[in-house]
Amino acid sequence: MSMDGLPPLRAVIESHGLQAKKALGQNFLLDLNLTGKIARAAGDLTEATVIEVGPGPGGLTRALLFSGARRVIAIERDERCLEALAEVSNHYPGRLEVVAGDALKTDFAALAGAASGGPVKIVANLPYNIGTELLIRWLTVTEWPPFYTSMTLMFQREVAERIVARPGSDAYGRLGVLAGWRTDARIAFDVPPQAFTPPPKVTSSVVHLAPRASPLPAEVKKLGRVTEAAFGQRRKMLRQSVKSLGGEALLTRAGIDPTRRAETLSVEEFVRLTNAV
Ligand SMILES: C[S@@+](CC[C@H](N)C(=O)[O-])C[C@H]1O[C@@H](n2cnc3c(N)ncnc32)[C@H](O)[C@@H]1O
Repeated sequence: MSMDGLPPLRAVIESHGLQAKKALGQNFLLDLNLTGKIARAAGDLTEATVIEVGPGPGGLTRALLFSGARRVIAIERDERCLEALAEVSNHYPGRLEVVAGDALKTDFAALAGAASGGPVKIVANLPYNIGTELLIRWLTVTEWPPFYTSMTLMFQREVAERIVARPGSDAYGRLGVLAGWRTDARIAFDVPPQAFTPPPKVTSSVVHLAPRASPLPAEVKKLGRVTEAAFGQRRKMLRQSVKSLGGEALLTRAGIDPTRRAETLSVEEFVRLTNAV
């Protein structure tokens, strides 16, 4: 038995035949000390409903529940994992709801809305193939403050660096502008490849994002268009890269030197540019 009274994860994986599938981005965490550390990075969970994407055999799910999460709603696409997750659910009666389905087709705001009271926190060891897309969806929700009070997410280190990137760095791009605009994002800690089964090729990082109470006002779709154009040609001067949106005249209206490049603009300047479109 593990410290939570459930069988060790290796035994769970063996008894349910859960060999990892690459196509589903399956790199499992089997060490409850590490999954406990991720749960702690999400802060106090005792009043919280946690939304977890991709529980797999349930390593992180178990840590969240063991850490005292009031409730966990976990969305898993791989039906092979459902039996193992049902065992976790039985061990913590009334606290784990497993949704069998595709996170990309899930209405997270509706899920959160159905959760009765308390903060909603998103915590996940995300499948790498859909991690960035999910994060962008969560960062660009129309309603602000959003349905969640924090996000604690595992990414490849290179993606984590893009999320927390500041102007002037090579990693700074659309993701850094969106994350910096709406959240306070930081890398909590790195996780080496050998912590996963099977090990991925690269180091991973856990990123913690806390929504800003009042981000600078901007229309999210427009900001998306501006950053797409600006970083689409990141080596070019802005007067060239944002030509289709108004070029030099637009930049002058926003008070931004048209000879600058996208990677030098602060989030505040991107917002100004957006509002001038
Ligand atoms: C990196 S593994 C993490 C597993 C587990 N949480 C852990 O930490 O050991 C990603 C998980 O996401 C699941 N997954 C992949 N694509 C998904 C999707 N579109 N919707 C929901 N779950 C998905 C995979 O089946 C897998 O269980």
